Amino acid sequence: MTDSVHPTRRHTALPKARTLIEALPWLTRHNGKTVVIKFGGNAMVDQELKAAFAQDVVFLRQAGLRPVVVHGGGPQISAQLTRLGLESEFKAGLRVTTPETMDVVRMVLAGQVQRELVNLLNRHGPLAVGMTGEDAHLMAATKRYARVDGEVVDIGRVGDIDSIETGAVRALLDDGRIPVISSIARSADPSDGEDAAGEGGGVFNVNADTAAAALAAALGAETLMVLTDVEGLYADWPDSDEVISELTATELEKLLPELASGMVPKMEGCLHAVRNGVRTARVLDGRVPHSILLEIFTDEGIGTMVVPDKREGEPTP
Ligand SMILES: Nc1ncnc2c1ncn2[C@@H]1O[C@H](COP(=O)(O)OP(=O)(O)O)[C@@H](O)[C@H]1O
Ligand SMILES: CC(=O)N[C@@H](CCC(=O)OP(=O)(O)O)C(=O)O
Repeated sequence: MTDSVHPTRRHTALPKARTLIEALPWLTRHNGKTVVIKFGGNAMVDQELKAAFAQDVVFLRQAGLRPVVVHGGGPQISAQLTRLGLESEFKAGLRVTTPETMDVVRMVLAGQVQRELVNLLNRHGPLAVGMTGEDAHLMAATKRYARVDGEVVDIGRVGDIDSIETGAVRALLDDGRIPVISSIARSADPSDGEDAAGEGGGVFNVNADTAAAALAAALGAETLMVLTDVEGLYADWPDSDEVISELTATELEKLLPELASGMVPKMEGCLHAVRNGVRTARVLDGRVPHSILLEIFTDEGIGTMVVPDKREGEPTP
């Protein structure tokens, strides 16, 4: 029998097979690798995008990667403060956090935003487990001050990561779970919060970009992905929409003093990550559906990628 008598049947699903096969080199490269994904408050306000985000994260997990989600919730915290008749004040991009504000931050991040993400992920199976940096001593922080016009200002219970104990997160990953982490840390000072009032004491509000970057470094993650509401790092923001597609740690360090508030913790975080063992740190447009899959499984690199300074003879990540 020849092909001309019995031609191969036309399978309409063939393009799908091709698409899957195109992802094979990336699947091989990323198998077993840890990816820390920071999901930002501003990329988190659209229901469809949130559902697509959850699908992407579960896809990574089912494709053999070890995804960890660290989430923000700035807009959601501000909305709740407004409902309670409290003010939102930011200094150098950080929320001024009174003991009263701290209670709201904790309630919104751990009780609302984290719960919603966990439930979205768990539509796909018993995968996600929520925790805050307080759980199992995951994150300890010390008080952080802001610098405004060269002056050091007290912004209350805002913390900077002091140390990370990754044991609980690693155990969850080994068990095939997806940790979903709120950026609240316990105080590194054991006597903190033991005063008479104890209000807001014992815990710190940590910027979620800072927390994600510190965790990526502590886990020795392959990649840090920061999803936000712009295409990436603009070269000349707000005057131009030219996105910097790739830059080295040293190039980023030179740019940092020129950056405006929202981007500062993100790019500082990316720099910290690649200087501490993370292979690539990326800022992605969370408004693009499935931006995570596009970034990991295609060569259509979107957003901005920060890489460590190249050493002689080293291949590009
Ligand atoms: N150079 C820059 N490139 C891109 N965005 C910038 C830049 N400088 C400042 N921004 C601002 O940073 C914002 C992102 O930070 P933020 O609002 O804190 O995001 P998220 O809620 O996702 O954490 C952008 O929407 C933009 O307004
Ligand atoms: C100290 C500080 O500013 N903490 C942030 C924590 C949440 C966060 O970082 O959320 P986004 O990623 O959505 O901005 C805040 O209180 O808004």
